[in-house]
Amino acid sequence: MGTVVDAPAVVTEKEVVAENMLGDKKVTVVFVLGGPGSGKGTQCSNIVEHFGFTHLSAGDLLRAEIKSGSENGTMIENMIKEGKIVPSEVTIKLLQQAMIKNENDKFLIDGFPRNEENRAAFENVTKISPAFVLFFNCSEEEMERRLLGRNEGRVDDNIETIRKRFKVFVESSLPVIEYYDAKDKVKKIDAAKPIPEVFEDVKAIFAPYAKYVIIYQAT
Ligand SMILES: Nc1ncnc2c1ncn2[C@@H]1O[C@H](COP(=O)(O)OP(=O)(O)O)[C@@H](O)[C@H]1O
Ligand SMILES: O=c1ccn([C@@H]2O[C@H](COP(=O)(O)OP(=O)(O)O)[C@@H](O)[C@H]2O)c(=O)[nH]1
Repeated sequence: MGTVVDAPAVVTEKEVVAENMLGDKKVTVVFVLGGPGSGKGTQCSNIVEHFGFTHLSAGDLLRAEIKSGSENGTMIENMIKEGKIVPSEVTIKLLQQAMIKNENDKFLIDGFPRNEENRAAFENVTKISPAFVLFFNCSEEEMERRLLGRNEGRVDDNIETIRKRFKVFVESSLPVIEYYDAKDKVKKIDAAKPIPEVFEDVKAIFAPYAKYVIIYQAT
């Protein structure tokens, strides 16, 4: 029979720096990065289910802001239609608010930071540096196929905007991944494989963050 006990604290010294302040709140943050359609959102749902993180998709927060009729809504919508990166202060405010509002202290920040300015501004404003960066690596051919098949009615999932998003990813977002890679913080995943296989690789990375450890006792 299995006994469920609390997982031991297995955070390494290197990762302790990730527990920074958000007001009075200490949080652990993982940035989930990768090209459009690489499977970030899909795998984040799996991580939430198995490892007790809260998923904050920067894109979803921006789309919710458009829907809420906020004064920034039109500007955000126009930028998303063009595949451009929304000004840092707008996105950072939404992420900060979401982290403060949520009781959890472990967050997956999906699709942010998208450029060096996003990254530097986030670190300056929140004083949070990520425990690590999960990077989903996938070819443009495969990502294009996935985006064209996504079928969620998104204004940016058309071939013209997709090509712009790929260009922005290569020119602006890859340097962020390189920045963290130089700090040995990037965990790169082969995202071209089928969803369950990608999650096997993701699981190995998140094992230290397991919600429970199940101990099987021989009887
Ligand atoms: N490993 C995979 N293999 C095939 N299709 C996938 C895979 N991961 C995600 N998808 C599909 O591709 C599309 C884009 O995935 P999504 O998670 O929304 O990507 P992102 O958040 O990186 O833009 C979705 O329709 C999703 O169901
Ligand atoms: O931090 C962010 C996240 C998203 N976006 C905008 O939202 C779009 C969709 O991003 P999302 O992460 O939802 O989807 P992806 O392109 O990764 O599939 C991007 O192309 C940008 O226009 C942004 O400006 N800043």
